[in-house]
Amino acid sequence: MALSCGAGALAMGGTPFSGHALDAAHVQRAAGIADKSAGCTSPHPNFGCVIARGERVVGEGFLYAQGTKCAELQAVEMAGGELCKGATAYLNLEPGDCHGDDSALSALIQAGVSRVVVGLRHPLRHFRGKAIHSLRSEGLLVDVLGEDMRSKIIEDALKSCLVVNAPLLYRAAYGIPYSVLKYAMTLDGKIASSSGHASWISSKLSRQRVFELRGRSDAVIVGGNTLRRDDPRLTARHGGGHLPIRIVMSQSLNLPEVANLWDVSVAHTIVTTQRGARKSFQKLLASKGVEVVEFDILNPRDVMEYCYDRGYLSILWECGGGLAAPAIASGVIHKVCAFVCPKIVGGLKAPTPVGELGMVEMSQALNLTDVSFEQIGPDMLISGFLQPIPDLTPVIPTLGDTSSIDPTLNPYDANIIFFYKTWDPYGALSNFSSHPLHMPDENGVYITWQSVEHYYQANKFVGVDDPIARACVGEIKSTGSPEEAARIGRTSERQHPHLMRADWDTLKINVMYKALKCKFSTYPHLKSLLLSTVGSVLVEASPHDLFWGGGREGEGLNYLGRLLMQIRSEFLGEDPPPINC
Ligand SMILES: NC(=O)C1=CN([C@@H]2O[C@H](COP(=O)(O)OP(=O)(O)OC[C@H]3O[C@@H](n4cnc5c(N)ncnc54)[C@H](OP(=O)(O)O)[C@@H]3O)[C@@H](O)[C@H]2O)C=CC1
Ligand SMILES: Nc1c(N[C@@H]2O[C@H](COP(=O)(O)O)[C@@H](O)[C@H]2O)[nH]c(=O)[nH]c1=O
Repeated sequence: MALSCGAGALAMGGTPFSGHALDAAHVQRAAGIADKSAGCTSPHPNFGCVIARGERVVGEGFLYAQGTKCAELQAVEMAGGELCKGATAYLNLEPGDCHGDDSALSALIQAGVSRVVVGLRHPLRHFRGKAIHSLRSEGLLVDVLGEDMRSKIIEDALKSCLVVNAPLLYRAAYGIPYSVLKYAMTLDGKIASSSGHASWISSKLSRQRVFELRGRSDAVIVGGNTLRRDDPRLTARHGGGHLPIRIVMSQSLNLPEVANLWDVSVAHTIVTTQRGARKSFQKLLASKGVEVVEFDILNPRDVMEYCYDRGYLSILWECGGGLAAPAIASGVIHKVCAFVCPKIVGGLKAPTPVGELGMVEMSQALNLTDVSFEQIGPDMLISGFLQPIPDLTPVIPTLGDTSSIDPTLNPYDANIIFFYKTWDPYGALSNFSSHPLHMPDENGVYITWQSVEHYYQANKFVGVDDPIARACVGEIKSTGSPEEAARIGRTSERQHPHLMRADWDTLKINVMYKALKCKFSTYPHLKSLLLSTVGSVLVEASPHDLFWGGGREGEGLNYLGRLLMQIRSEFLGEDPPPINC
């Protein structure tokens, strides 16, 4: 429910809220607006903030993507100065003070908010409790749902906070991304006719909903047979917005040479397969820009662990029963969304949504929880959880648990420090950390780039005399999010390789060096972080980037780690090791 005039009364139908009911309603509203950016914030959480005086909502906002204005600041700005004084701020999730970015907390403190109600503590251990502690030490009253407030209404509000960040919670608890298995079946339980034909079982309205589900996911998975049979596109055809990566799991790699998923100008495609399978076909895929990742034994759990390493939060499985069964059996599926359609197709051999699970008695059946039913046109969408959303709130940390760097990681014991995602310990070493840089352009004019990633991606096209190249640089410059900058740069590279700077391969290390040197010279706390790693080898733990990262098994060249170590040596006044050693 968006506010158009900057203020709104929450109670409907003239019944005023009070006490817990009022707090619960405002927190639910914060969770509701946080959900507006689902899919766009990934791999970061969905944050919403509502500022209220009693029932009256005076300001609200949600985080669009990492690097964009935080929800709390938007809410404060919407409310304006006076209305915030003595007001209560409602947050669905505790802010994660990433690498010294305290804009969320300082917005609330400086605006004079006197009380903060937090739905959930941050699920990541090194953030959990830190912002709550800071707010309390500034004299604000902080209430956490389920800890400082308990009742049935509060439980419901807490549930909304869990649901809106379910992908992050599953990821944090289980070390794999959140997975939803979605399928459309006839009333007699078939996902295709006996010939394998499946388009379409569900109605147009239901398929629109599938596009939304895809838009909320980091990746969509199908098996090799679905690719052979359906030649799917797996895009979210809602114009603009987030497009998931497409993943195919195929053991045989017996796949067609021409397929919609091989058109990577639309979205990136990864084919996962068995080590050594059809090497010549792997080469063909690579020549089309499709990434091939080999596994010793291809199975859903290993693929999910790989997706976790790549930083994915949520996966939509759109496979048939042959792959859905091992995915369920190996415990990687958390939620099921079944579109049940009023059609009967029959056929003893017609495929069904889930293959062999080895169960012999009905008592062995898996029971879904939190089941919901929604009618969509003529179809019924039945959804439920196979594994409950993990609530991490009961794990209250000690203060020592909340240092910004994982206390279990001593750089002097661990000879190698791996870094990759910004929220991890040492995440500030990542190019995606939101630290703006002021760098001169080719004419010596200083320009602000929101992160190293922005500067690096834009430089692929800087100075190229072409309107598309200029538009790409402009788009990267104006986006707040490093993920978005990377997406624009990589998509433009795939779609217009001829527009890239001709000498890019020889230039790129120097471009990266300049941006990193600027970043670590500009921010003293980042320089200290880098210097604190002395004695350790720095490795960017990217499983897929074999140039800048270290790769899955150390096969990557790790140029990012090498540049950081070079800059570290320069700060220490040492002779840096040659970068090509
Ligand atoms: N109505 C709906 O919602 C949907 C309907 N369908 C329909 O279902 C049918 C396809 O079903 P199905 O063959 O089950 O689907 P999938 O192709 O999605 O899954 C099976 C395939 O997955 C690959 N695979 C990779 N790893 C494994 C593993 N560890 N265990 C098992 N398989 C693995 C294999 O590919 P490979 O053989 O290449 O090695 C295997 O053939 C088609 O008719 C399609 O139209 C499909 C999706 C959704
Ligand atoms: N047949 C069927 C579905 N099938 C799924 O959708 C994929 C096709 O996606 P796309 O090519 O992007 O339209 C297909 O391969 C399979 O995974 N989905 C549904 O919601 N309803 C349907 O009736």
